[in-house]
Amino acid sequence: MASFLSELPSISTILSAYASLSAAIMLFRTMLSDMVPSQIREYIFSKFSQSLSYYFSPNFTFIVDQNWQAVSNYTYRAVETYLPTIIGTSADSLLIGSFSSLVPHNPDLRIPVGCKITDEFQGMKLEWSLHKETKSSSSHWDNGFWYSYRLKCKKSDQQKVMATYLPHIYSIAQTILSKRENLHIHTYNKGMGGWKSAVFKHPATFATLAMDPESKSEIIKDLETFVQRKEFFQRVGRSWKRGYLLHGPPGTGKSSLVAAIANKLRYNIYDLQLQSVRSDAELRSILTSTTNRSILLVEDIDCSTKASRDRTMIRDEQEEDGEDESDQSPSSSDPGITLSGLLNFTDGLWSSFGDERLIIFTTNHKEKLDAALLRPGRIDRDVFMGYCTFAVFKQLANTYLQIDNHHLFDTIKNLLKEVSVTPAEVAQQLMRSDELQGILESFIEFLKGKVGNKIEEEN
Ligand SMILES: Nc1ncnc2c1ncn2[C@@H]1O[C@H](COP(=O)(O)OP(=O)(O)OP(=O)(O)O)[C@@H](O)[C@H]1O
Repeated sequence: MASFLSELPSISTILSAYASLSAAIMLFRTMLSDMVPSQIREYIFSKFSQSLSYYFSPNFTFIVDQNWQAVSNYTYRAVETYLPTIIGTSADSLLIGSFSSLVPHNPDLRIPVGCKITDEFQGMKLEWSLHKETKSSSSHWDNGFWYSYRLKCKKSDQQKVMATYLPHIYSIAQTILSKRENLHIHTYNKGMGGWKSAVFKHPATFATLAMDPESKSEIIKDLETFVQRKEFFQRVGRSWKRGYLLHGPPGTGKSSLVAAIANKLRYNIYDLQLQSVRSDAELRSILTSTTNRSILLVEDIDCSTKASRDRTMIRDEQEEDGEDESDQSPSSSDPGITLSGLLNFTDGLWSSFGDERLIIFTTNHKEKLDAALLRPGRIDRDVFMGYCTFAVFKQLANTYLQIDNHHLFDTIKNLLKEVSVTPAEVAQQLMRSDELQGILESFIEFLKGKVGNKIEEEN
């Protein structure tokens, strides 16, 4: 015992060691303050405290930002869709809203910023919250802020959340989104800060759309094959998208076909007026802010921009107008999108992100489009919507008058062979009254009037 006590350092030795250590720490702190800039010091301290909190905090946080690498984040969308399904008693406030005036119906639910929602899954306790983050510098098409969801779980559950909870959220969100009640149509408006959305409630379906029966069933088959071919597109190394060109005279049903496709696939529509886009860079930003399972619609592509139009035609027009062909500068009437910008947008690198996307161009003048735009791979399906044939008339008669046959049909069939009448004109005639015989007779008069006009024009 005595020998053990004799081996212990004396009080004076301990005090002098403490004094030396304190002096060394003081010296180190002074050197750190004098020699290391404050930003680096703060960085070191923050890293140090992060490491400490990692080892001592029992929780782990997943952050789900609105965008992922500049593209709309599908995980964010899945969480946004999933959370309203688990709102029970855990929330103390909720956002509710509605697009419809019909009663009764269920309002849409969202969680407000700051609200906490708890969830339980396979024995794990999970806590969600929504945050609004602000950007130091905002670009021209965003609002200077974005949202993120945070998921707090136990650190020991981190792997299990990734392996089982997140797939569970994706699967529930996918089921909800695929039979989503309200479709939306988004219109790009630069002045209003980007895409603006409204509920899309167009009644057109493939049942009400009158067109050549063979083309109609080919389109339906094409769409059904497209949505089922995720693995195929991955295997062959192509992006999961499809390009359609709908062309034909005004009033032949191009917009109605777009609506029928959206209603069938339950895809939202992004309606893009190329005239409002001023540069290729802006086009790229617009494109990357759209979501999967959607239709990007570019109507009247021949009028939208010179970039889409046949270069030989532009040259001829410029020669007639006395313009210099080399002058490709954007003007107030023609935006600054180039043909290569447009092609990149249809099948180049910009188009290769995202899944399940249709790009639909419509035009009344296919002959005005540049051949490069029409090449296979860019346009996968070319759909001509023509004037009303007898087969198309019969479908319209079925929809509007609920008849399959009538003794006046033969007269109508012969007249339709002689004149060009659009399905829109026919639909208008068939809506005029409820009296069947009268409607068909006045429709025949209408067609005869067109035949008379045609003969007059020819003479
Ligand atoms: N093929 C059709 N089947 C059923 N209804 C049609 C068809 N074509 C036109 N209609 C009717 O005419 C209206 C106008 O047609 P729609 O806007 O689809 O034609 P469009 O070809 O897109 O015309 P535009 O080139 O002027 O945009 C539709 O709302 C619909 O009621």
